[in-house]
Amino acid sequence: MITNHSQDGCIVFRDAAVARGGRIIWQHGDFAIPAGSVTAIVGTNGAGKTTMMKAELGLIPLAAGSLTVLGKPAGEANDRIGYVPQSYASDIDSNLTAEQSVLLGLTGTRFGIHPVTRAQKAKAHEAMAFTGIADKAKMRLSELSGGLRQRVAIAQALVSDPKLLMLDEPLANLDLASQRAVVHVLARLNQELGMTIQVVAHDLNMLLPILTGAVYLLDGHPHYAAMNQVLDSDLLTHLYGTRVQVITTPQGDMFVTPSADEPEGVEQDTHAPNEVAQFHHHHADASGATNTMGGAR
Ligand SMILES: Nc1ncnc2c1ncn2[C@@H]1O[C@H](COP(=O)(O)OP(=O)(O)OP(=O)(O)O)[C@@H](O)[C@H]1O
Repeated sequence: MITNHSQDGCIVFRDAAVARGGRIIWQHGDFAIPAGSVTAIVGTNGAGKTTMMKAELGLIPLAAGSLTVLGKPAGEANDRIGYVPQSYASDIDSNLTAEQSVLLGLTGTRFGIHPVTRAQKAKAHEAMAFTGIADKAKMRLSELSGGLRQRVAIAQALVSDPKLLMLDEPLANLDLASQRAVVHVLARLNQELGMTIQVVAHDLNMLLPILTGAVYLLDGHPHYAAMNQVLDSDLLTHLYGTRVQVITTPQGDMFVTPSADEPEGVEQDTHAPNEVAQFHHHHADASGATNTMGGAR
């Protein structure tokens, strides 16, 4: 099934729209993201991916429709959501230690002296152990690599035991090994703790083994589809505005790559509106497609 219209989805959009600066960014969002899923939000620069997460957190009001998260109107269940904002990993000036930073996930960002309880400290160490940075607890963020700082950020988001974890570009600017480490942490959170995960991502490849679906922002409309329906060369080509191929290796691993046969510099997307309508139609018919993804699942 492409769209789960039941109310027990973890995140439920009903004809939702958002505007920024008086301009509609996306509209007619009507889908439900299932609990227990790992979902990517994909779309070109400025399509409104970060805006979508902020709307889910109730930080940006809807211009139309409704948005329910964990059974409540957006913004009302934030104490059960862990959020890792964009560019956290580049916050290299911070003098906070990793442990102090993770504790902020429990004590908040209020200034002043906060007595930290033994239980809170234990919780922070549990979260750091989960993301593999327990031995870095006393190091300052400024002394850690971008990959380790990203794992501090995830530990901070985890420390309050969220049901839903949202991460905005968690793999940006990380080297391959660090990307892999972050993906491994996300896989364990989903598989061992049953956490629902949502990730804004430009490059799907590292996440493919753990993704169960994607929200794709196409022509000002958000859609949700299971992963086997998203991994379609024509759809991705339209989505990214450049020709894209989906390659499946004999082992079943999938890769999304720029098409090899296209000369550089002329990779404009030229799909007409009627073709776009076809993608939507096509994907409504594709529910029987086989998911050939390999990897961690
Ligand atoms: N504070 C703001 N006021 C007005 N417009 C804004 C504001 N923030 C973002 N926008 C506009 O909203 C649109 C969506 O922005 P958003 O950051 O959600 O896109 P995105 O898909 O996350 O982009 P990127 O891939 O570049 O991070 C953009 O056109 C942007 O210019």
